[in-house]
Amino acid sequence: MGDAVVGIIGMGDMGKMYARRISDAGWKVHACDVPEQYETLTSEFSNRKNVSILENGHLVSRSSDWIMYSVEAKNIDAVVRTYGPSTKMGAIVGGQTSTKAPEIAAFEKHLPPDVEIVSCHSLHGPGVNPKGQPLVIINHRASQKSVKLVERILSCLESKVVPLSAEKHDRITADTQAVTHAAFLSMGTAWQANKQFPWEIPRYIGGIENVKINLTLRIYSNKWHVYAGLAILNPSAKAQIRQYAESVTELFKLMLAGHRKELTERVHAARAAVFGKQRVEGEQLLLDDELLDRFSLGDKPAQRVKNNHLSLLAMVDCWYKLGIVPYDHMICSTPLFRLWLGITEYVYRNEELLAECIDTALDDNSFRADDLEFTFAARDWSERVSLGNMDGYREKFERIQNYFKPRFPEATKVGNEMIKTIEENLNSRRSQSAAL
Ligand SMILES: NC(=O)C1=CN([C@@H]2O[C@H](COP(=O)(O)OP(=O)(O)OC[C@H]3O[C@@H](n4cnc5c(N)ncnc54)[C@H](OP(=O)(O)O)[C@@H]3O)[C@@H](O)[C@H]2O)C=CC1
Ligand SMILES: O=C(O)C(=O)Cc1ccc(O)cc1
Repeated sequence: MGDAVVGIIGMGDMGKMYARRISDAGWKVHACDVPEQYETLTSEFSNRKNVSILENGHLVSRSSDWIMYSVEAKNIDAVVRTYGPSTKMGAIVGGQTSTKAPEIAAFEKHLPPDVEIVSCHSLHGPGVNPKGQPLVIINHRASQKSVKLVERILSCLESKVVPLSAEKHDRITADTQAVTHAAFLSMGTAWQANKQFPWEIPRYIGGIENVKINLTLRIYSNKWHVYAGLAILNPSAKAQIRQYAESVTELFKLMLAGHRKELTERVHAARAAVFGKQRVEGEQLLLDDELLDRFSLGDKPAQRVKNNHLSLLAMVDCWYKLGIVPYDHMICSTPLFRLWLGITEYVYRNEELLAECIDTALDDNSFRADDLEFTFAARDWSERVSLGNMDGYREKFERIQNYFKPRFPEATKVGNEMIKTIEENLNSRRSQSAAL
């Protein structure tokens, strides 16, 4: 391919995905993880002649032309402090962490001034095909020639390149990823607190409930540091997560007090702000019933069971209060965010379904215990994030992770299938409307 050598420091799930794809495209890759992983990685990559596993980041840094740090965001400062000064003269450095503020700060602090900085962020997990997914590329301190080189290296992913500044990246991902994760983390917490496995309860099976269950399990099957980093280290994320918790609490109070008029007006005001202007006659929804019903972890009940969808009402309320129009962020969104937006849209663009949510919220007491736990959960996640409490985040995340663990293999399979099918559906919808 090219003469440039690509360095990867951190061979976890994302680092390995990059190493495989970049080396398959013909580039030479020099990679390392922590020294204890040297033997295992060497044997894992022994059949790839383009990949050389080295013992540490000094050896990678001194021999590579674009070095990508793919380590935990919470470790980025320490890792760049250690290996940054060994960077080859005139090389380019970047990172794959999900939050750019600490990454860029570490680069500015520890890299020699002759080193250029071009960072990136693939907006999807390691198990998703990168083709067509957004790939943010950040030219922080580099010549056009160097940016082109990074783009050429990453073109093998066939992703959609989105050039952004680090600040803009962090603002968008706070609006999209961080607050979406807060909702799913809270759902899992509430189910665990009520000792439920939602796929075993008829009212939680079918339609949009499938999306909630599959995505919650998907998040809990991943590593805690990915979500903690996104929420705690992103300077813009705390306010969004706090607003989500406030929206949950305020809506729940209106439900408990039976304030029909106030609740209805608030839900409708949020709908007008978030979905109102986008409505075009005959416009199709992102998701439909048949598609949603296909991906279930349990048996579908004969009749759909009503739900007040507090988690969705609070999401739209939160966007409304913060002046966020989620469609503006589609260009820089993850599959999870698109599915989450898809199910909120599904409820809010169906007059009858939204009215049913409001009625259920006010008249049906059978959800009170779930909603109470959900409200506690949203507030507690927000509190841990606001306090910057990494250990507290980890402890809670891993406790709930253990509770759901036995179902991860099946949930991952169903979740991957769901994301693939729904994404294909969205893509063909997009190309149809582009052709009109
Ligand atoms: N997983 C995802 O869905 C996505 C993650 N990201 C971001 O990508 C980055 C990597 O994530 P992911 O691959 O999932 O996480 P992993 O935990 O799988 O990978 C991180 C790797 O970096 C290693 N590491 C830590 N310190 C050093 C060091 N000093 N030298 C060499 N290697 C080191 C870790 O080793 P050890 O475990 O021993 O600490 C670990 O193997 C994160 O910043 C994450 O936010 C971005 C997009 C998607
Ligand atoms: O889609 C999501 O939000 C995920 O959970 C996967 C993920 C996690 C971290 C990232 O930086 C990008 C994607």
